[in-house]
Amino acid sequence: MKILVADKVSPKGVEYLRQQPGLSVVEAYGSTPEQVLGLVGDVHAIIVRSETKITAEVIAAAPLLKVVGRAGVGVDNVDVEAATDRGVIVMNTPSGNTIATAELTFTHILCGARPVPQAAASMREGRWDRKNFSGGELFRKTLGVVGLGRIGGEVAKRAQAFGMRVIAYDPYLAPSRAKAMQVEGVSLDTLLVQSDYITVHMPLTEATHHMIDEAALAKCKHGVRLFNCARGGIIKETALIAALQSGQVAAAGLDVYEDEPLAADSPLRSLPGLTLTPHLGASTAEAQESVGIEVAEQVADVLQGGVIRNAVNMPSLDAAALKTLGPYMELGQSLGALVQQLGPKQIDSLNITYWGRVIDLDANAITRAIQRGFLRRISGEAINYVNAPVALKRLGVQSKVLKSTDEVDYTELISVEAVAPDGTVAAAKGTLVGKTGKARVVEINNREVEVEAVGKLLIIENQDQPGMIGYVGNLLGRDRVNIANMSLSRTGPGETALIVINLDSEPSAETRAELKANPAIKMAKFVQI
Ligand SMILES: NC(=O)C1=CN([C@@H]2O[C@H](COP(=O)(O)OP(=O)(O)OC[C@H]3O[C@@H](n4cnc5c(N)ncnc54)[C@H](O)[C@@H]3O)[C@@H](O)[C@H]2O)C=CC1
Ligand SMILES: O=C(O)CCC(=O)C(=O)O
Repeated sequence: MKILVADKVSPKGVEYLRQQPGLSVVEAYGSTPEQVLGLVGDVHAIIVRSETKITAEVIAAAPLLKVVGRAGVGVDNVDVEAATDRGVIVMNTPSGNTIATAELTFTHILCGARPVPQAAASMREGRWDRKNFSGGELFRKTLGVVGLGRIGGEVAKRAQAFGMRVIAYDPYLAPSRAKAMQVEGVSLDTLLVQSDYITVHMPLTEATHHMIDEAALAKCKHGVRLFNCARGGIIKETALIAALQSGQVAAAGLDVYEDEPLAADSPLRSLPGLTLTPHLGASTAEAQESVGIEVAEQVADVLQGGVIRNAVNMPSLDAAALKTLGPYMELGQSLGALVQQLGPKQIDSLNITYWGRVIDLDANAITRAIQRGFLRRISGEAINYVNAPVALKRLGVQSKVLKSTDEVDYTELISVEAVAPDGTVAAAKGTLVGKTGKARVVEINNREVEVEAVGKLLIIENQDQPGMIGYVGNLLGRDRVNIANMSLSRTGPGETALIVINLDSEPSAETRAELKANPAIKMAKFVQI
């Protein structure tokens, strides 16, 4: 399998890939978008840093592509939606450059307090100016951290070491985590009003775009100092320029920009209180080695064994998770395939319920396996754990997932129901039994059964009358189809009964037609799960 390394990553990472049996590497740095399109036709993986754009067009031009690995955090240069649609995993290396970026942020904060870059530039010009470059102290000042994640958290620690009071705004952070970091969680408005220094550390999203704009800056203390080493566009550049010119912002530091690379004639370049770096957050030898090796290992793991770590468009499945979740995912896939073949073609919702031990597991991965099983016969092999949820949504099928604590007869149970617009339901329940965790279907359409949740099944609903089992057995025997296991279920004498048979091979079309033509048989379905 071929891996295109499109941006320069650590040579150690590339070397790791070269040493893996069955993998070959093409290094092509600084390629134009047209050249990238020409290179991806036969690749199974692409590794990028932040320069190369993996657009929908690139993904469409790469029919074998399984995974895009980003040596870094932000995946803004990858069209994740297009990748997800195609079932391509997008993974990043979320922690390898945390310290490097936190340290660069702190360098900016220090340069905001003491104008070191400006003083250094004046020395180069041959001056000895001790009047114009005095600054302030960080000690006892308040630092407002917006986004208290990995990098924000490390910046907070460093600020505390400098004797700063640290407050933070992060709507998704559990209050206990802020408390553990001895950081005061506050509202955005409080942070803006109380901070002497503000630093932002979130991804660029609809909610964070221009979060720090004219209105936000007007709420700040006069002479506030502002820093962005996260993503351009979180701080509105035109608002920052105006605030630096008016003195509302005394100093600022930027590593990232609304448009990168920053235009040579950008007005940002000529503001005296502003220190600029060209997106250098992750540019340390240590961080690059770390993310380069991590991304290489992660991509090789996907190509070689299906182990998925740090995927941004599906749950991570490392070897330990796969060991635990694998049997449930297989059971889920079988149940999904079973209700799809059992039920009406058109459905408007796929309802999944989990009971017992399974509730404590990563149900997201099991849900995707059920959805994949359901879609496989409809959409073929192109459906995988990555694109199953979007493919289902595209069909107009709602996915409902419930975790129930109600008592059931099994220590763990998964139920899948396909509900048609007219209310018709096809339903199956399954569990794992015994020490080895064998997958069993234990209910079909509300009838208790017990059959292996794998292979070929014949499901017959018939009048509960003498001779039916013999009739079915004879018919299959005549067709040379061996019965591996059989389960019977009935609601009561004289009503309908359900016969579910594990078969070793597929019955012929004639046998199936004969079964369907029998007036005592209401339904006869052969399903492959
Ligand atoms: N300058 C550079 O070279 C680098 C930049 N980065 C960027 O730094 C940013 C942070 O990275 P990490 O700390 O690793 O990410 P993270 O995912 O650990 O932390 C992000 C935090 O932002 C919070 N958040 C999300 N939306 C928010 C909102 N609307 N308001 C406030 N908080 C919000 C999240 O709850 C989370 O705690 C990312 O944008 C990443 O791309 C990362 C590495 C290098
Ligand atoms: O690879 C780089 O230098 C950019 C790092 C970055 O911005 C990120 O990891 O989000």
